[in-house]
Amino acid sequence: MNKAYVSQITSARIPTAYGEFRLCYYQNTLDHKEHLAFVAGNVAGAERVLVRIHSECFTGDVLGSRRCDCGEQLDRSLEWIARRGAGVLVYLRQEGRGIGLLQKLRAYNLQDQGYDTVDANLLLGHGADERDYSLAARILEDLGVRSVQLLTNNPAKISALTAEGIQVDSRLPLEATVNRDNLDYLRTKAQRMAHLLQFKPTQANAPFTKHDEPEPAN
Ligand SMILES: Nc1nc2c(ncn2[C@@H]2O[C@H](COP(=O)(O)OP(=O)(O)OP(=O)(O)O)[C@@H](O)[C@H]2O)c(=O)[nH]1
Ligand SMILES: [Zn+2]
Repeated sequence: MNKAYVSQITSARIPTAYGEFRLCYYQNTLDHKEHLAFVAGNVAGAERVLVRIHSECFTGDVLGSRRCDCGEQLDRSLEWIARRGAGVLVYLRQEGRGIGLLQKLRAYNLQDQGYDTVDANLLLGHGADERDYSLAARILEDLGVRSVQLLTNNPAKISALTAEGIQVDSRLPLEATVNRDNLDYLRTKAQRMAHLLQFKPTQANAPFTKHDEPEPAN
């Protein structure tokens, strides 16, 4: 496959509840989607940059759905990056692990009939996870990031980025609240998608466990 290219078209200052970021808008040669980087501080030429590669989840990120952990992971990542004073959240428009919102909603209906998140995708004729991380790698390169501390529970994300030439120095876990609505989803991610989740099913109704903020890079 030909290597994809990205170019930053513009960026703008975005003050948030956590601190100030710049939203960088990218175009690319692979698809027509608006992939974004939300950047705090100076990351050009930096090593061990705190990075979150976040896949779009309209239901979790915007609507606060409790079916998944995305919204909380997004908030926590921004909080930690702002507190560190530098870092990047790459926002990839790969809704529904790449199958799009329409198919994700259909997958949710299948899950309400008893199928898990993997089988629901397969029944709809999709792969379990159709995401691609090449554009995330190109965006990190464009920003001049030299190596990353990656906020994720997903080992496939680490291997994909590494295969794309990004040096991943360490992984920082990003576990969210376990509740009645996301328990089966999180269990499936741990059991069928090899996500590194520490939760115990008996914690189903336990309040959010606050995880330690990552140590500064230096
Ligand atoms: N197809 C499908 N996509 C889902 C479902 N629940 C969440 N998603 C999508 O999954 C993506 C997030 O992926 P996750 O597997 O939750 O997490 P991850 O990004 O692989 O791993 P982390 O870095 O640990 O968050 C987003 O694009 C969501 O829209 C679901 O039940 N079915
Ligand atoms: Zn989600």
